[in-house]
Amino acid sequence: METSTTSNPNVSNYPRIMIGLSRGQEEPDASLVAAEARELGYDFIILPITFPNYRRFLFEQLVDSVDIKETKLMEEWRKGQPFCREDLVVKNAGQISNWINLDSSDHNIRINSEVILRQQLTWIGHIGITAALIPFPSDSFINYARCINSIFGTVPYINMWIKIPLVLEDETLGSKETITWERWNKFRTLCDNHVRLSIVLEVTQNLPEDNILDRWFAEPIKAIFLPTTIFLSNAKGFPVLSKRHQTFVRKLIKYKPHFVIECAADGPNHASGGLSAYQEYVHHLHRTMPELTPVEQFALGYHDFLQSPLQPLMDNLESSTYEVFEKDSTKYVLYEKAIHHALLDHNTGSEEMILEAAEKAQKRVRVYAIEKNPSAFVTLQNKKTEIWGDKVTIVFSDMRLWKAPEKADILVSELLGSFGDNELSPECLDGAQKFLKADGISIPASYTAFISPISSSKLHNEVAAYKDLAHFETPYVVMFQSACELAKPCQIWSFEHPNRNIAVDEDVTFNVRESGILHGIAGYFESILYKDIMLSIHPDTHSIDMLSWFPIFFPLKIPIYLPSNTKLDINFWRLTNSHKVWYEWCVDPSLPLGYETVSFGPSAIHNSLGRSSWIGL
Ligand SMILES: C[S@@+](CC[C@H](N)C(=O)[O-])C[C@H]1O[C@@H](n2cnc3c(N)ncnc32)[C@H](O)[C@@H]1O
Repeated sequence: METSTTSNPNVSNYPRIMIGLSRGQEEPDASLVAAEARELGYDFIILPITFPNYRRFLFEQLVDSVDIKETKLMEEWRKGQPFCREDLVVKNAGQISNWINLDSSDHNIRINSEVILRQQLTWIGHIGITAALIPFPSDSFINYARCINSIFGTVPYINMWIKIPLVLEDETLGSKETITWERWNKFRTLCDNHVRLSIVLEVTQNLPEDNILDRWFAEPIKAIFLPTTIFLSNAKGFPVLSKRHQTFVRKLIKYKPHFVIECAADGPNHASGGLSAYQEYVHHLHRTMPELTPVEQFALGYHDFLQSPLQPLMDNLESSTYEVFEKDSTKYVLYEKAIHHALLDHNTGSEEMILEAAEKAQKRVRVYAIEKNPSAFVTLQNKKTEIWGDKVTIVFSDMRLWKAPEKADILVSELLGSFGDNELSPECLDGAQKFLKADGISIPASYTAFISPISSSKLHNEVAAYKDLAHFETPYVVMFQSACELAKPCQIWSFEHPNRNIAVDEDVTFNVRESGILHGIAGYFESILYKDIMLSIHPDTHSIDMLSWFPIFFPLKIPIYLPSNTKLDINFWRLTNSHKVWYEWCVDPSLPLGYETVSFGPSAIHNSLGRSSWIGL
């Protein structure tokens, strides 16, 4: 089993949301505005760093010649020009002036803009504000990206939150719906996916299609801007959001961003409720979130948290891990149902679920419980003494080596991992098969692994933080949250028992409809326990309320940009030698060009020879 086997790192129900206020450029006194915002029920404010008059600096002729790279101005700046106190709105907090133009055709403006940007960000860094709001890139932004990238190197600790509208209302070229994501993607790529570069998403009046909206969930969103202009008025004149906006905002709440109400300097746009009505409405959406399902409740705090898959064969599990397993009644109910039906179907006869199923089926059974973990075997001894008595024979052995006194009609096992076979159920059951009768039944009867391409800059950054190759060639058990599936899962292989038939399709092709960044491969499984009794973590067929398994994630060392309509081949191999099993994987994207599809560069084959990750036999 593959789920949360460590103590929950960050448990909380839908956490309290922080709602801030942003009121444009003309702010006379930051502390007055802050006090007013607090009175209106807001948690924080966003203010420009400087007054509009500071813009004069943009047009100062400080450059002697456009050919001179090392300008006088830059020299001045390096000497450390302080701000004039009167220029600063925020003597203690901020937002970069949106009039700076780092890609202006005017060399002076470009240079001055860079100096202003550095000066503002240095100030923000100095006063300990950890994030600065930076403007959305215009259609040319290479120099802007260079400046931001270099500032990451010179202003330690500063985080940059780039403001991105969901839809560009006045765009004339290309698809309006995808252009802002494409621009963000290019910008962050130029900045080498810097971990201190995040997004402030501005919700617009028009919303893109759902699959385009979903793509944002794979991105590092820190805050959501809700301009007062996108609110409708209800019958009493109070601000409310349209149904589609409500659904999107509710979905966003699960990601715990800060919300910011963006209001024009001349006040609220709605007749009733004043400025506080907007934050009250967002709090209302938060309070009326649908109840968490048991799986969602269980998964709180584990979202996007990387865990190493269990190795129950090679390692001996701890008692706390078994306790986590036992919380999932759904799994045991499904197993009991499968055993019940198998007993009813079978002419003749391990643990509680078998006894209960046998009782229900009114069958006399002889049960052998086999366990190779010496400490878990003590628990079995306790159970035998206190509960089972003669009904169960307990055996301390590896099932692959046990010499059974008689052959069984039904062999029940639970050796499944998030990828189905990754806890070596096939190898163990292969070894145990010798003590199953020729017409015997195996529960589970089969299990199938599925994969899908996924985008998640968050998971990529988590893996990259380890700073070594091995971590990019290791699968992780993880409950996805900041992730977006780029195509629906497809099956790659199935194991059937007792005959151990294997159906393998190591090369699977996906059609990626919308452009996106491929960060890795998600893995799931479905298992047929007996006849129509199925156990699944596949997103489309997930067993209701089952907690035992989170998905598995196979990272890619280098993220790959996939344009829309990419044909993506994913190759997966399950390989083995005398002492271990391991997976290798690679991807090969291509685009249709005329009658052919032309590859634009495969990834490396990951985890060659199981050099970084493997499962011990
Ligand atoms: C995933 S746990 C399931 C435990 C329990 N059946 C349940 O569902 O809560 C798998 C158990 O099988 C044991 N196991 C794994 N491989 C085995 C083998 N080859 N022989 C005997 N026991 C094995 C492990 O020690 C572990 O206790």
